[in-house]
Amino acid sequence: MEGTIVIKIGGNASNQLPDTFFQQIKNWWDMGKHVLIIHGGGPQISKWSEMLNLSVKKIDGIRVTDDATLDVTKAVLLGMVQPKICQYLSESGLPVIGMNASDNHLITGEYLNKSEYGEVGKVTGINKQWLDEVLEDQIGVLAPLAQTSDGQWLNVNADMAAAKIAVELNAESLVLITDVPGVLNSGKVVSQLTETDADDLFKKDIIKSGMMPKINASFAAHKNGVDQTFITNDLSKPGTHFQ
Ligand SMILES: Nc1ncnc2c1ncn2[C@@H]1O[C@H](COP(=O)(O)OP(=O)(O)O)[C@@H](O)[C@H]1O
Ligand SMILES: CC(=O)N[C@@H](CCC(=O)OP(=O)(O)O)C(=O)O
Repeated sequence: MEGTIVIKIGGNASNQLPDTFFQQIKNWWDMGKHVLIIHGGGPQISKWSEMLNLSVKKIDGIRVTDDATLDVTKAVLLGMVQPKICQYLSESGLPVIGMNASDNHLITGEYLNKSEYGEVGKVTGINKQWLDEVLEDQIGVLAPLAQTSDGQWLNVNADMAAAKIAVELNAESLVLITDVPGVLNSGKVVSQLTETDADDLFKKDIIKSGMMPKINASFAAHKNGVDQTFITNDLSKPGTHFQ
């Protein structure tokens, strides 16, 4: 849909959203933009997993997810993180709706690599017609989970989910909001990133852990038609843009 902006909020960032975040969403809303927020919750899932004595393991920023961890992931994302973000947006006077994969077959997915990651998936499709309708008059808030065609829930990295959904929605922008001001190299924000530069930073181990899926997701979205793709910790600051 024309004028759609997809914003991904990382789990850490969701606990410390600045006033400028809500101000910018309001500005976009007043301009007639359609806004979909995909939220993470990785630190919260890790915290609750540890409290329940479940092992916490990530490979290149992707959580290895067994059945018990999947239950914790669903409970934390849909029971804690999402309602909090919806509450903040409602308190800012914005119309908001929280959604998940099972709403009208909203997000379908398939396993990423079951033997390596367990119950982890990638998004393969969305119910675009319904989502476009919802976003006509509300700001959507969506958790990064998917369901297979036979109803199995899958945990999806939120950056990868946001990128794929932005492409499927023909979004004009994808913003990844995290806890750092952009991709950092020697303490400075890299303002424009090409794939060649990113490969170099991967090889030098400057881009690692949670930043890896963000970079891959950002290039995937940009190459597939999302014009403006960037990473920042503050919507009023430029961060890192992808070329
Ligand atoms: N080159 C880099 N520049 C900035 N952050 C990086 C870089 N490489 C790794 N990181 C790490 O990536 C983290 C952001 O990823 P993550 O913790 O998964 O955030 P989120 O919860 O927002 O998805 C940063 O806090 C930082 O520790
Ligand atoms: C498969 C996978 O890694 N899923 C992520 C989903 C949440 C997420 O991505 O949260 P952040 O954006 O806060 O990191 C996880 O379990 O942590």
